[in-house]
Amino acid sequence: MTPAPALPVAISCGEPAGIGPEIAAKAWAALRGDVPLFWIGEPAHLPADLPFLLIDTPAQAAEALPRGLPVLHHAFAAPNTAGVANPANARGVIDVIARGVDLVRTGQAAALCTAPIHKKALQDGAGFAYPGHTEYLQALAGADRAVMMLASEQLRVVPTTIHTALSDVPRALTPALLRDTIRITDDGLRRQFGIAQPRIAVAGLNPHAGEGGAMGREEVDWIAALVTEMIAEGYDLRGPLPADTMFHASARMAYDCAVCMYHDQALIPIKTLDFDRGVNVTLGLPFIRTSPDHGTAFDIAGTGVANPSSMIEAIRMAHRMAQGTYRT
Ligand SMILES: NC(=O)C1=CN([C@@H]2O[C@H](COP(=O)(O)OP(=O)(O)OC[C@H]3O[C@@H](n4cnc5c(N)ncnc54)[C@H](O)[C@@H]3O)[C@@H](O)[C@H]2O)C=CC1
Ligand SMILES: NCC(=O)COP(=O)(O)O
Repeated sequence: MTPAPALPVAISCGEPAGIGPEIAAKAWAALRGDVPLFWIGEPAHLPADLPFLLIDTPAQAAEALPRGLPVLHHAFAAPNTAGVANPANARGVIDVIARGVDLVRTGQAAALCTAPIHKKALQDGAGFAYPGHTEYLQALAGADRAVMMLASEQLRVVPTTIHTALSDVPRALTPALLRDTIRITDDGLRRQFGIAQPRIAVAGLNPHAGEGGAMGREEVDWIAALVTEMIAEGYDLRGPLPADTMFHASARMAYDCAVCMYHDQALIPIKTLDFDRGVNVTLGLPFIRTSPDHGTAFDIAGTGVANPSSMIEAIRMAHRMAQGTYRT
């Protein structure tokens, strides 16, 4: 019997004034022989020389794929200018993400890969109440907690607080939040990354992980105790570790993922090591979602120079996770 064709990966268009349409077009050219996919958005936003085919349903994507980017049309309210977000298009950007989620949850697509959004443009243009996809997808899924992971061949990182202003981090960082983050990370490493016994490093919050209380008290007051408690429950943890010395090459050999305390503590090391190939994957959702690690890059939008590697990795990872064949 011929096996059923793999479901396609849905790609949300992201901010049309950014590089999202261009990297989706380049990803199609690179992946059309390997990965079933389709794009949701307004075809007028795609590069002018790109062959595309309008489809009515994701089931038509496989047939269209060799000839052009399969496009599920989503109408946008206003014209698009590269590099300048149009507030009138913010609603369309948000609705495309929700449409992609719906297609995955109704079994029409295998996974969602999101092109970058401009958070401020969505806030200003449509009162978007979420600081990023992660929090929006958590709400759409009705999940208790979604966790952001950035993954590359060299490193995986998770920020415990995500899009939180630095001055709010100490208040937002609680034992319950860190416990949940470690639990969801451990589960995601097992189920989505195929790691049987995940080793997780937990970063400290303060310089030198607090230096025994001399440079901050969170580590001695509760982070170390939580790590010890969770080790006793069977988690393979180490920490709290000083963040400045846990990312060099030999230190990285000791763990499968670093759980960090805030956004930049986690994202600076991975974007420095692997900006072109890092993938953002959301853990804790009832469906698969990946994204490139970079943003909308307004400064180069419309120039044709955007590097599609991170987008390609993100689509490939989503496809392999959906097939159950993603192994690190
Ligand atoms: N998943 C998402 O939706 C993400 C959205 N963002 C959003 O993107 C917007 C812009 O953020 P920035 O901090 O400026 O970061 P950015 O990643 O958009 O740009 C930073 C620098 O990297 C360059 N760059 C980024 N991607 C590139 C690519 N594929 N090829 C070549 N050069 C590339 C840009 O030209 C720029 O010089 C913000 O609104 C931010 O919140 C940022 C990260 C992820
Ligand atoms: N810096 C990563 C980032 O902002 C991506 O956030 P999200 O939109 O994936 O939640």
